[in-house]
Amino acid sequence: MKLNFTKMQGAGNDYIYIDCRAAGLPPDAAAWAVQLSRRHFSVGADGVIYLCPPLRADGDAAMRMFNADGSEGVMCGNGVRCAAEFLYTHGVRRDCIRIDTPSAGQRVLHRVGDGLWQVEMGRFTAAPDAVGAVGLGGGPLLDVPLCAGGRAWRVHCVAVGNPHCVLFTHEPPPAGAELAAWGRALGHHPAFPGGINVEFAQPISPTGLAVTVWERGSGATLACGTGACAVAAAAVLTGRCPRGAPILVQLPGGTLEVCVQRDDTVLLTGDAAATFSGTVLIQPCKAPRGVV
Ligand SMILES: N[C@H](CCC[C@H](N)C(=O)O)C(=O)O
Repeated sequence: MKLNFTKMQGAGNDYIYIDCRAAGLPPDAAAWAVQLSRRHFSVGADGVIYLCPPLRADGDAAMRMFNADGSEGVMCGNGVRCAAEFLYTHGVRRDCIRIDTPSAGQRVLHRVGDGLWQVEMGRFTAAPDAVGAVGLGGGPLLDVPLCAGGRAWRVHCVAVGNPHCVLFTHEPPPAGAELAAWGRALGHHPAFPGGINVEFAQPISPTGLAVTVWERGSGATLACGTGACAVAAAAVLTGRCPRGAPILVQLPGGTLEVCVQRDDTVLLTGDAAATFSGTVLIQPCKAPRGVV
């Protein structure tokens, strides 16, 4: 069968967007994500985002995001901005757009420039499945000692919808094979039975961080919106960056602005752009993809 899609990116985090506002989520949503995300063999992307009918009376649409391996993410900071940009150009031409998610609630987005969106990402919390570590007052788990990939680390576990494991480095954050190896070792660590997204962050100024990302379900990506929020929250909680001021998170695919507010809610601002649209043939699913 043939499927219409739009490819979009936010800070280089690229997803395939499928408009299911009329028909609802297709039953093969996860299998399609595996097939369509495969670079060189199909459209290629970090995952697929389905735009579904809203879940709340005041919602403009709902969003379901699937990683490249078919696992479903709770939230997507870059994807939700692209979803708003998609809706803005497909029938919801308003500067304030509300997008529902099944388990992270409703996100409110404001159009603050041409292709530029600010999202209210909600409150950060403790990453839910860091086993054996105790959060401060139920909040994020800071300075957790962890051995992975033959090295001892101190990690900060913060959830912004999705769980993140943040590591601060003095050197430029790892890239290439090093990022893949350490990301995989930490992301699949037994302390995180549900898997975790991994961010390496180097403070480069009082309000600037250079960050690389390894995402559960997709591997190394050029950016991660919830990851940028988690890094900023960890930086504020450990005294590396100020609260209530814009923090610039420089990722391989672009820069995101994050503000950690007094009440622990986080604002995320960044680009969102369509790169191409097309029609793709869905093949009957055969070969499963390897674990990333
Ligand atoms: N890239 C996304 C997050 C994907 C989340 C996913 N990798 C997971 O937690 O399963 C972002 O911009 O927030």
